[in-house]
Amino acid sequence: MSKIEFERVSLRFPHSSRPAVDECSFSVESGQFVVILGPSGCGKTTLLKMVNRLVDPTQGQIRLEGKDIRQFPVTALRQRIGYVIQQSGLFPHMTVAQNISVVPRLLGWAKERIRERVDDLLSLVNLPPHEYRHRYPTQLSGGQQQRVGLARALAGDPDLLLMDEPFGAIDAITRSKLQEEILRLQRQLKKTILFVSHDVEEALRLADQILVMHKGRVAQFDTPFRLLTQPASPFVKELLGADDMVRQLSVLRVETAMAEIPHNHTIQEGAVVKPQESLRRALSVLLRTGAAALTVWEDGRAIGILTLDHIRDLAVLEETPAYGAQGSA
Ligand SMILES: Nc1ncnc2c1ncn2[C@@H]1O[C@H](COP(=O)(O)OP(=O)(O)OP(=O)(O)O)[C@@H](O)[C@H]1O
Repeated sequence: MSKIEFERVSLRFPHSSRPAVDECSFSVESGQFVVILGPSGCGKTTLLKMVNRLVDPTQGQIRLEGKDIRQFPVTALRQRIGYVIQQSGLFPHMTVAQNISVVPRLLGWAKERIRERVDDLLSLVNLPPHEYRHRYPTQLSGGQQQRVGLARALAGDPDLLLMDEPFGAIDAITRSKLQEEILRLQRQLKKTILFVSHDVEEALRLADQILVMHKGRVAQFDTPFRLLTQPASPFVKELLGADDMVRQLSVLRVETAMAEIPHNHTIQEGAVVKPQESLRRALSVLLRTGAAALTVWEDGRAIGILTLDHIRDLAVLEETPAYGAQGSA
């Protein structure tokens, strides 16, 4: 069953000439990392805020695990959903530990359990607990504040995380480190994540699926690879910068382009890549080893293969810019 379903959801703010979100329909499976991507003002934040009912649609229905979200008491709904925003939203008068324990305290956990949880979460986001638990938000860098914001969002162990440009105000180096970490956490914790971004590279790097929005509507909902190889419209193609192949190769992960292992596949020594490595690295391994196919290897077993043809699919687009209806709304 889908984790989250939007069915013809619209929202028109009072006195606006057009809806901020316009007939959006899509569904997100459990454990998926979905990036909502689009230019400023296209409705990304509004769409996200509808999930935890900070705003309500004027039309349509949103379901969580098959149930209309209006049927949940709002506080119960929000306790199931972690929320991370750009300026961390930490309470300035509370220590890091107190900030992280807001939800566990609301849930009535025992003190000892809360203390353990805080320390576990700080370790999870790579902040040594003994060093950070007693600090106040002003005593943290922007990147550290975002880590604490993430720890706080994870505190009640929600299945679903909403992240609104969480790394938007962070310098490029810290940002790419945080991106790596959120991917690691996603693999480890298997949360469903809806992540708003207007940064195409961030979206390509992080997403299992990207929901491209344009003027309140879903322009296309698809995997990064498919968006690049089969953009549904000139808008999508232009937004993704689908012409810049070198850039795409360096941000797309091997797992987004790999294929199933054929029966006759043999593993060639040295011709092995990990699913999270970039296609650019895979290309260099292909060229260096001269292998017909790379084996994609994870947790001690082969999970897929990658050939030059798979990578070449990206290049084909440059010659034949045909717009498919794939996944578009
Ligand atoms: N509370 C509100 N009242 C009236 N209009 C609003 C309100 N919030 C958002 N809007 C309008 O709805 C539209 C979508 O806004 P939203 O913040 O969802 O866009 P966004 O894609 O997240 O933009 P950005 O990337 O700039 O944050 C915009 O035209 C905005 O002006």
